[in-house]
Amino acid sequence: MGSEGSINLPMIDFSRSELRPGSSTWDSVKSQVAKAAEEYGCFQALFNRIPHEQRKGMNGAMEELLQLPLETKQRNVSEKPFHGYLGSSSAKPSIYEGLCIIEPGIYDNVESFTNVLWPEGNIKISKTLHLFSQPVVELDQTVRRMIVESLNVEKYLDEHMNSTYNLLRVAKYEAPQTTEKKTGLMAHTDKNIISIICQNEVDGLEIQTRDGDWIPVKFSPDSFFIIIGESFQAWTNGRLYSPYHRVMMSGSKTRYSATFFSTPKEGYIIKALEELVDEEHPLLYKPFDYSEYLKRRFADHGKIKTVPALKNYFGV
Ligand SMILES: O=C(O)CCC(=O)C(=O)O
Ligand SMILES: [Fe+2]
Repeated sequence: MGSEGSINLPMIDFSRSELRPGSSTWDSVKSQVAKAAEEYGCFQALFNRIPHEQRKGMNGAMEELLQLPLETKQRNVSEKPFHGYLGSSSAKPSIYEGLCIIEPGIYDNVESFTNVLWPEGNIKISKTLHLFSQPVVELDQTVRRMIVESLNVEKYLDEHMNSTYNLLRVAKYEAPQTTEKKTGLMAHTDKNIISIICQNEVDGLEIQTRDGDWIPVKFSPDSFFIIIGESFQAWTNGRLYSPYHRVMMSGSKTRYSATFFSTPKEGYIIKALEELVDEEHPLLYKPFDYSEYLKRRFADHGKIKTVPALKNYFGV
C-alpha cells in the first residue's frame, strides 16, 4: 500500500457548451470517462450548469431537512431497504443520518416527500430539491451513455436507460469536534449503477484505489463526484471498477451531502452483456435480481464490519 493522498483522482470537465453526442468535445470527454471508470471507478466532474445561488439553496435545504426532530425524519419510511430514513434511533444515536427521496426529478414525488415531513407543505424545499435534481439526472444520463458508447454496446442503450430510476439521499455527518478522524460512513461499495455526490464546503469522502490506498476527495464549488456501482460493474462484466469508499470526519464543521443514485428498477435482472464475456474476460457474476441483492445486503447490514460486496453473493 502506498501513502495516503499521493494520487490525484481524475477530474473531467463537463462544462463545455458543445458537449453533444457525436461532437469532438463529446468524444474527448467520453474517452476520459471510460478511462477513469475502468481505472478508478470514479472521477470528479466539473459541471457548471447549476448556478452558485442554487447550490447554496440546496445546502440550506439539506440543513433544514436534517435538522428536523428525529421523530419527524423517521416518518419518511419506505418498504424498500435503504429508501427511507437512515441513521439514528433514540437507543443508538449516530453521527450519520440520511433521508431518501425517490425520483426527485418528478415534482409530485418531491412534494409527497416534503408533505410527510411538513403536513402543511413546504413549497420552497420542494422546489429547491426538484430544480437541483434535474441537471444532475441529465449528468447521470450523459455519463452512462458515454460508457455504453465506449464499450461499443449502444444497441443496449435504451434498455439500459429505461431499466433504472433515480434515488436522492441527503445526508448529514455531525462534526466530531476532534482533529482525529472519525468514521462517518464505513467503507462500502455502492450497489447501484452510478452515484453522483455533491456536498457543502466540508470534505470527508475517501476513495480506495485498486492498490488499496485511500484518497481523500477535494471537492470544488462546481464539482460532483461520480462513483461506479456494482450493478454497472456486473452488467459490463468487470470492465468498470466499483471502488470501496467511506466518509471520514474531523474538525468542528458538519458535512451535508446529496447523492443521486441511478438504481435498477424493482425485479430487474442484471446480467452481463454477452458481447463483454469472452476468454479474456470470463463471466464474473451470475445474473441476479437487484431487489433480491438489496434485501440480502440490508439483512446483513450492521452484523458484519465490512459489508460483503456482490462477489460474495453472486460471484461465479
Ligand atoms: O456522503 C458521501 O459523500 C458519500 C455517501 C455514500 O457513499 C453513500 O451514501 O453511498
Ligand atoms: Fe456510497
